[in-house]
Amino acid sequence: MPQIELTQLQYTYPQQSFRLAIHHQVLSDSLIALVGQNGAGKSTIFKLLTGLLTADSGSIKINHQELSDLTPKQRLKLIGITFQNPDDQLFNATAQKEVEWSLSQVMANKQQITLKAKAALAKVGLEQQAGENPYDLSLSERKRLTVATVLAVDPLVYLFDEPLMSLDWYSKQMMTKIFHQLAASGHQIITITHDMDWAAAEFESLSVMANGHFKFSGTPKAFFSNRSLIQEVGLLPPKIMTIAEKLGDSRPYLSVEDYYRQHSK
Ligand SMILES: Nc1ncnc2c1ncn2[C@@H]1O[C@H](COP(=O)(O)OP(=O)(O)OP(=O)(O)O)[C@@H](O)[C@H]1O
Repeated sequence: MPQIELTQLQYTYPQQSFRLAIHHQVLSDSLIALVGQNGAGKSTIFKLLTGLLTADSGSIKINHQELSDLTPKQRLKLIGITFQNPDDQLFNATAQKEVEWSLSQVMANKQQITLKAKAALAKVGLEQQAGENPYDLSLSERKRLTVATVLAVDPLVYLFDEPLMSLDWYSKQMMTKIFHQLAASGHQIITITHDMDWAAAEFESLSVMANGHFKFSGTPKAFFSNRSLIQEVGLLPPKIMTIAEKLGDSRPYLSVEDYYRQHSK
């Protein structure tokens, strides 16, 4: 399983008061939800991991390899990202070309690129839209297209920034299934999300950020059992916990299924 190690990592945006400061943090679970209030520093971590930003100081290692020592190609094979807004990353004339462009950054064989791009589009249910301009696709389809661009390259670590935002129910189910499949096949998936219901129900672990620091890393059960920490970092528990609490039951529940399981024993 991939392991990311952040040590004495510091970053400050020019002329901004926000400061990211991480003493030592290891991310080693396969399915991690990165959560925290707006401005906590989640996207900044992603930008540092992908090399879009360079840390002021400190180290980022994946599987004991210093990221800054890698070539851009090595880095792309190791770590892939989709942005919150698909329009920030799509620029090719067709969906097929968009995925092929990503592949061309890491491989040269044109025939293989075409085949891999087709397969990745099929994985996200866009095989029929391969010839369409990304801007003629719905927002939900454009989000899925960005996922196809990373699936095609198949890095060891996948970073998804708000992957469910603006997705319809069908696409949400599809994404969740894809994430579980990736995790089961030895990849690491780190997902920024504000959807606590989804984070609690579907993720192996939560990494919680506040004010540029990591405040918690562990299982959703452990985090949602800690009411004072939930309040301190300004997050809401899953809705099922709020309902249970209103009924006088303050135990942590991660999903409706979890509630049902515990009450049908
Ligand atoms: N390019 C930038 N220039 C200056 N300041 C920035 C820039 N990008 C982010 N910031 C600031 O850095 C802080 C952390 O931002 P970041 O985007 O990492 O937070 P986040 O946890 O991802 O928030 P959100 O959930 O809203 O996406 C915020 O105060 C933000 O305003």
